[in-house]
Amino acid sequence: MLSDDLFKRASRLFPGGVNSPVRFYEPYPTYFSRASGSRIFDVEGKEYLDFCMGFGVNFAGYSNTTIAEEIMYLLDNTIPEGVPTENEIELGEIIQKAVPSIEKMRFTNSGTEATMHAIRLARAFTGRKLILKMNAGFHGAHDYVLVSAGSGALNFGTPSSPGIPEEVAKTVLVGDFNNEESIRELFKLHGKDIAAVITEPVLGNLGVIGPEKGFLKFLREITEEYGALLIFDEVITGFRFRYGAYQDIIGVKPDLTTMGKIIGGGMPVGLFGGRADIMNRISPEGNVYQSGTFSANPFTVASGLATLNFLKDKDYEYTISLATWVEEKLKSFSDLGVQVNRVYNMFTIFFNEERVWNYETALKSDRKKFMKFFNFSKKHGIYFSPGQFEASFVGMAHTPEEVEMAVFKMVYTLEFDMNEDRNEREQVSINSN
Ligand SMILES: Cc1ncc(COP(=O)(O)O)c(C=O)c1O
Ligand SMILES: NCC(=O)CCC(=O)O
Repeated sequence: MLSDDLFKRASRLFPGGVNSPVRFYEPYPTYFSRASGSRIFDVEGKEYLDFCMGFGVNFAGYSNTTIAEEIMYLLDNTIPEGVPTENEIELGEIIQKAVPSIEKMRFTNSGTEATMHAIRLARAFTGRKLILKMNAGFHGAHDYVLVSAGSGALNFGTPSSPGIPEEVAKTVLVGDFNNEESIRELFKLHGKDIAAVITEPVLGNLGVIGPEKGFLKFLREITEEYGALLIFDEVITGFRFRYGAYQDIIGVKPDLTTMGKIIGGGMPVGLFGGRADIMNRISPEGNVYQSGTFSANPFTVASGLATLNFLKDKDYEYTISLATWVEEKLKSFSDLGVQVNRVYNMFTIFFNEERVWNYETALKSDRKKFMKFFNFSKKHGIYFSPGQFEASFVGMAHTPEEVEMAVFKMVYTLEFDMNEDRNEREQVSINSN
């Protein structure tokens, strides 16, 4: 079975042959059939070291037998959907303990749902309409947040999607991450109508961009000053850098937090939670409606519990040191023409001459070059998230040996595969000798 054949079949079913745009790249995406540890296997049996890891889902590694056994154990008396269970309480308690700002929570089926409900709740709680998000911040694919969005929305040239009523789009203000002035201006103009600021505390969907010193604290202060809520979207960062949230590393406490990805251990998941007085507005305790047939379904809950139990006493430093090594090694070659942005164990290789620290500098990156790098790396058996504006991840299953080999191949790709002029020059000099 070949990927181009599958692409033809898939294209008759799915727009672009895929079920999410970020999975598509020219001329057609490679189709996969299996995964184990840090590796994924395509339909032709070729093996790749994976730095995409399901866009950050599979932090504990694929086909982890300890986790699989616990899932089976937890599912032994499979409980039907649509009823409350003890396991969901246990998973909630683990998260509540690890993230103190989450006093109360609700599970959802995706990060998209989580941010949608958190935003509705913030509007209801404050009685205000406007939301302030960051340019190229990505919070899923619903109407409130597909305005100047990042990830595939930016990559495919539709950061603000058609189909969203103008009336809705107008309720979304867009500021710039790491630019206090842009946020202050918006508050000066609209402060009393802003229900919430929503941001990823570390941007992952414009590529990885960490907060400049003081920026998140500034967001906390200005939201408090104007009586708006602060929502941290930790769908990517939750349980990734430590057993808990990024907010407790930087010491900035949001009112609401959203999570997803890792906490479902590979099953569809999302969560929104935060201050009890705000969460108590959710139905049936309050009057803000939110529901879901599959919310906290037994499979997700079992998978999430097994994963968080597995990660409980794991050494997060291990993953961080491997990612640091990737960064330092690539930086030691000064003429590779790339910027390596790393925050703990996630990173992006930007094809950019300048330091990438905000929207403007990120947009100067050469997306075509990135895809060239992606394709060469794939040939060498390394799989990155397919897009300049995505994050790559080091997880618990990556080994020092395979990361070392991968870095060697990355340097080779950047030095030789990418550099056709140099290849030609060398070819000429070899031929003339
Ligand atoms: C920061 C962030 N928020 C929300 C989402 C949406 O999550 P999901 O794809 O599970 O709907 C994503 C990922 O797509 C994300 O990266
Ligand atoms: N950063 C964007 C995503 O994580 C989306 C994943 C997907 O839709 O497959």
